[in-house]
Amino acid sequence: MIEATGLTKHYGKTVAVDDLSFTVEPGRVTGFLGPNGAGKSTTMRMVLGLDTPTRGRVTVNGRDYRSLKQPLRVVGALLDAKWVHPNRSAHAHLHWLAKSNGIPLKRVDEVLDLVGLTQVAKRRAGSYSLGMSQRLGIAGTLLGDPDVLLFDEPVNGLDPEGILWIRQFMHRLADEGKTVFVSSHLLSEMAQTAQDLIVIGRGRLIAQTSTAQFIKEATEDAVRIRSPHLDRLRELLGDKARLTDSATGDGALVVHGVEAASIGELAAANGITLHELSPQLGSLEEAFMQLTKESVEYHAAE
Ligand SMILES: Nc1ncnc2c1ncn2[C@@H]1O[C@H](COP(=O)(O)OP(=O)(O)OP(=O)(O)O)[C@@H](O)[C@H]1O
Repeated sequence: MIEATGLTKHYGKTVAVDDLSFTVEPGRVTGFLGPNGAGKSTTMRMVLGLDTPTRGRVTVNGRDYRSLKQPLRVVGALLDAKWVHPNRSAHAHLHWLAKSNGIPLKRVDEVLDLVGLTQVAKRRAGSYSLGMSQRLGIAGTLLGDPDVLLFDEPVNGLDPEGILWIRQFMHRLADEGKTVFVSSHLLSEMAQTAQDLIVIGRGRLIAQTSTAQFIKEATEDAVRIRSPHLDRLRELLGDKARLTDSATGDGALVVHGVEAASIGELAAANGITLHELSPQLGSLEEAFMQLTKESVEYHAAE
């Protein structure tokens, strides 16, 4: 578990983190979201004792990071996957990391296997793709089998396969009971990865909630329908709903104010064939932008 209380960081006149309090629970993937410059990296650095708070406190499993005797056994963190020496192999890198932290060397092969790098473990890390570098970085975080894992923008620049792999891997870690804290400025990605969200803007807490709740509050009920009997459906939905034609001009109907399940039941009860019945999350990104608008450091127009 990670607990921040009144966490604050000033760099000269810049307030990077401003009186931030939150809890990151074990057994879940928690997304740490905010626009560029919101203070995510600064917060993560304070969790890891790499930066000293101006005020407030953050603890990992109830302890200050700097007071941990064997930190790699408590917290694993991936802040920048490219910090590996390019001429070192994955195996040599992990070997060195394990040795300098008093971790049994047999653990190196175990973590290489966990992230699927066994076959290429002897190759120079400098020749790795970004996806492979991320896997190596993750292997490093797992060396001490820590309870708490921190990842700063782990999917940045990855292809869809790499993104999917990271997403599934994080879920696996959370299922094992670990605390998984992942920062991103991509809401749509986090909506698929994280069960809980901590949203910040200009260093301040905007929301701490489950992802499902965030989406529910952020999105208007809208359902896209396509059917060969659209006119009949329009009549049946009548005053219950607000109906608009799809802006994409594909003949779909967009229904506001009635849940997809109710529309499906209504259609079934009246023998109406549906070719599409899809709840729309399109406004999620918009809602996030709205929520964090005030707190975006540099607007595009500036
Ligand atoms: N070492 C530093 N010295 C001075 N200012 C800093 C330092 N580190 C961060 N800042 C400032 O603190 C604010 C928060 O930066 P931070 O990197 O924590 O944000 P972020 O949410 O991680 O952003 P991004 O998504 O762009 O990585 C920014 O205004 C940044 O310019």
